[in-house]
Amino acid sequence: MKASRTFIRLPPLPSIRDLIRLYRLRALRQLSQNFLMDQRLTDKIVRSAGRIKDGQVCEVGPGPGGITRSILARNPQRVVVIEKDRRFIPMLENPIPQCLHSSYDFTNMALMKSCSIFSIAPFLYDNPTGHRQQCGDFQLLTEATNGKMEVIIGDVLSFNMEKMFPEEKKLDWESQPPNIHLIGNLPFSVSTPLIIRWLEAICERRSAWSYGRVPMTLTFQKEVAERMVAPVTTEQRCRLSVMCQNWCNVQHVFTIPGKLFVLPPVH
Ligand SMILES: C[S@@+](CC[C@H](N)C(=O)[O-])C[C@H]1O[C@@H](n2cnc3c(N)ncnc32)[C@H](O)[C@@H]1O
Repeated sequence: MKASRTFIRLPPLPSIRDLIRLYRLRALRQLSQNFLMDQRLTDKIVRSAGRIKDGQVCEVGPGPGGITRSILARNPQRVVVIEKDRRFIPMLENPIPQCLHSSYDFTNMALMKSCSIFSIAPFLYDNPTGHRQQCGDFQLLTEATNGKMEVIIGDVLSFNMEKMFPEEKKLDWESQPPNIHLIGNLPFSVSTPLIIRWLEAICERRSAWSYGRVPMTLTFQKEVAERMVAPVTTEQRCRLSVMCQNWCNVQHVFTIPGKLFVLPPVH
């Protein structure tokens, strides 16, 4: 039997920067949108999630799809992306637009503060409690990349991943983590409430964690990141540090310089 390759070459695609320009996309400040355009960085983020080849990946907030491309290049079995903003659908489904417009001016780009990328893996031992949450509303829109990728338009904060992955991927909590990964560069206003909801789901072994100890690779604002890993007796130690460290092995993997976030101007 022929071994499957770890990396695949995606068909030639326009750069994320060109796509944003071609689709005339403006970042929405109310969704705190900013984009990572540097493929070396998106590759590094995905690499820090560990081995995803042949695995199931859920990316939250794909936006124009920079991280998504890096995920797909590592040859996972399936990628599901959850995006709140419908404007990204054509870019995610069909990265080659029908008609090309190139009138957008990128000279006035604003920069974000630096942030940190985190690897968070649920602990082996915990204290699950009972109740389950309702499924979030979602609409499965289409398949792309030969059925490997699915785009779901919805709000990740109310999304239940209980049925998202194949049953056969489920592993006992006490065994190795399943080959299922949650990856995302979400707005900071969303990532903190989301991690609190996900910690609750981890504690109750529901949603994605009904499949076992599913790891997360997420970005957080640097100050939040420092609190998440803060050891006892340090100044940053707070309720968030205790919650994260109680349920998960939290690692600060690296810091993304603010200049690598691109926020095109809003008109
Ligand atoms: C910071 S941007 C990152 C985009 C892209 N992943 C990147 O790194 O270039 C965050 C993305 O998350 C989406 N988003 C914001 N809130 C969301 C939510 N509650 N549920 C799902 N997606 C959300 C935004 O529309 C945006 O596309």
